[in-house]
Order: sequence, then structure tokens, then C-alpha cells
Amino acid sequence: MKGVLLVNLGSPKSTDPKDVKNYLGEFLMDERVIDLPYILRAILVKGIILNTRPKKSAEAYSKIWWEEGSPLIVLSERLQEKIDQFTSVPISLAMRYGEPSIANGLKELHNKGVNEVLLAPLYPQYAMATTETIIALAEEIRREHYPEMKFTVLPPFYNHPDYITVLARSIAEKLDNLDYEHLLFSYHGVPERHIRKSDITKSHCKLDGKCCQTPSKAHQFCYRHQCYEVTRLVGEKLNLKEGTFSTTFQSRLGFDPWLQPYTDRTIEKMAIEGTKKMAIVTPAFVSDCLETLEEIAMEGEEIFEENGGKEFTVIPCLNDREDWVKTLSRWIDEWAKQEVEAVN
Ligand SMILES: C=CC1=C(C)c2cc3[nH]c(cc4nc(cc5[nH]c(cc1n2)c(C)c5CCC(=O)O)C(CCC(=O)O)=C4C)c(C)c3C=C
Ligand SMILES: [Fe+2]
Ligand SMILES: [Fe+2]
Repeated sequence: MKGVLLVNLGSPKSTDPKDVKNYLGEFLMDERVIDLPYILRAILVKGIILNTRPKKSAEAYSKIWWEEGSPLIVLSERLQEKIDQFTSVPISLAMRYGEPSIANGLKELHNKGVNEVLLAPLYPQYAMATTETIIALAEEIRREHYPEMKFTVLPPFYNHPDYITVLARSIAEKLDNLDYEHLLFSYHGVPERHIRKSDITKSHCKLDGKCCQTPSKAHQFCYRHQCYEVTRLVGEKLNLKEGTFSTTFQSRLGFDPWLQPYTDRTIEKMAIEGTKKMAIVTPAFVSDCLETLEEIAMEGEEIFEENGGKEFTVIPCLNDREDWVKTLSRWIDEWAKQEVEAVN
């Protein structure tokens, strides 16, 4: 029997700094997130980051937390419940870090008699720190506990016409009656090193502004290329005029170079240079979360207004909007009707 495991990133249990510390500990000790040798990672994470960051992060989480819990988890649960109404196969939800865990999600499906799982990372673009780490952990659990289980992985859907249609529609709904000057596509950043590590050709990604526009096998795993493609495809779909939209990367951590241009510096620069009305969309996330509700909608707006900007419009993530629920449900049903194509 077939079943689906939707997987998102995860959140702390609560906004208590202790819970935030536990969550950040699990997240940042992942070798695909902070990709240093174990000893160096432990010194950096346990010796430095976990002594300072949890308090600051807990304050940020407190600003966006809902009565029902973490927005990312609540929105993912709503998505799961709605998809469940449209599809015929069992649907479980898991988080890569924290609860509900991938181990529990697979157990839940196994207990329902599922032996063919569509593993669906809820990320439009491939990244070592997102898609890859979900597959690695799920595979580890499968090998240990359910060796008879078959996995199929939902590929990154950054350029799927159905996804682009829904994303473009969600943007148009906000912008159609809005007099804005610039639309910023802000994606979660990753260290530049992650892009080079994921380059299967070992020579394509030069991060020089041209490689991501030059066709290459490397793009199957290139987060940067896939982000720029989302911007390009949505721009085409909405007929956006050149110069009225651009791509940036947010949420950097530490001192290594991350993907540029940085969102915060771009917002500041554009406001200083005279942009008064800016809209911003965050297509690395399908669910609103700390990075959209606090970093963009609160901090981003503050930077914009402090530097002369007047109107800052944040476009919500796809969350549980109906056309997105129906799109995911259709992809699931199409897979459920196919003969199994196992990845293991
Ligand atoms: C080295 C650190 C990090 C990498 C690499 C990274 C990649 C990455 N993350 C997301 C999505 C999300 N990240 C979120 C929060 C978050 N991310 C990092 C660090 C890295 N992320 C930290 C330390 C945090 C925690 C908050 C903080 O202290 O700032 C979230 C929000 C979670 C929530 O509970 O709301 C999401 C979602 C992607 C897509 C990505 C690579 C492409
Ligand atoms: Fe992150
Ligand atoms: Fe590239």
C-alpha cells in the first residue's frame, strides 16, 4: 500500500530558550547544515552558538508564535489535513528537526500498512541543508527499521509549471491592486561552500553571476540556479518588466560568505536610493515561519522604513491556499496511480 510523508524543517517545542536551544542544537549539529568536521562543528555549535543564539532566537520566536504553536508547524498541519481530504492514500507529516519526527511519521505509515512511501520534502529548491538531509535521515531510518519499505522522492519542484502558476497567482493577488515599485524575491541563503559541494560536475559552479544561466547537469542540485529560475519563471508568467524585480538571499549565519546579494542590505540600499514602495516574496519556503514573519515582515519592514521607504508589502507563503493544496494532491494522486519507481 502507498502513503505519503510530507516533511518540513521543524520548530522548537515552545519559545522557552531551553526548547530553542535543544532545537538549534539538533539543527545546527546536522553535518549537512554546518558542514564542518565533527569536532570543529561541536566547538562552534555547542561552545559558541548555543551559548548566545537561543536567547535571541527565543525572543524572535515569541514575536511570531501563535496560540496553537509554531506557525510553521500549524501551517504544515493545516496543509496535511487539507491534502488528506483530496487524496486516497494516507498522508503523514514530519519535521526534519524536533517533533513530529521523521521516525514517527514512518512508523505511523508503517502501522497503517504502507510499504511504498512518497517522501515529499516541502522545499521548492534542492539544498544539502534541506532536501538532502531529509532523504539521508529517512533512508537511515528505513534501512534500520523498515528494510522492506520502498521510497520515491518528490523532486524539487522549483520549475514545475503547476508550482509556478500557483506562486505567480499568489503574488498577483497581492500586487494587482497595488502601486509598488520593486518586487524582491528573497530566498533563504546558504554558505557559498554548499553550492560548490553540491556541484556534481565539480567545475561548473563559479558563483560568478554567469554559471547559473549556463545550462549544466550541475543545476539538478544547484540551489542558487533553482532560486534564480523561480524568479525568472514567475517574472515571465506575470510579465514583470526588467528592473522592477530582483533576487536576494536572507538569514545568513556566521562569518563565511553566503549567497549574495543579501536581502537586508538590498532593502536598505533601495530605500536609501529612493524606492518608496516595495513588495517582497519568499519562495524558498512554502509555509510562513520565523524567517518570513519576523526576519522579513518585521525586521525587513523596519530597515525599509528607517531608510526612507514608505510601503512594504509582504506576500504570504503558499501555506494552505486551495490551489496549492489541490496541486500537491494532484501530484500525489498521479504518483499513487503509477507503478512503483523505488529509489532504493
Ligand atoms: C548554517 C546554518 C543554516 C543553513 C545552511 C540554513 C539553510 C536553510 N534553512 C531553511 C529554512 C529555514 N530555516 C529556518 C530557521 C533557521 N535557519 C538557521 C540556520 C541555517 N539555515 C537557523 C539558526 C534558524 C533558526 C532561527 C534563528 O536562530 O535564526 C526556518 C524557520 C523555522 C521556524 O521554526 O520557523 C526555516 C523554514 C532553508 C530553506 C535553507 C536552505 C535552503
Ligand atoms: Fe535556515
Ligand atoms: Fe551556478
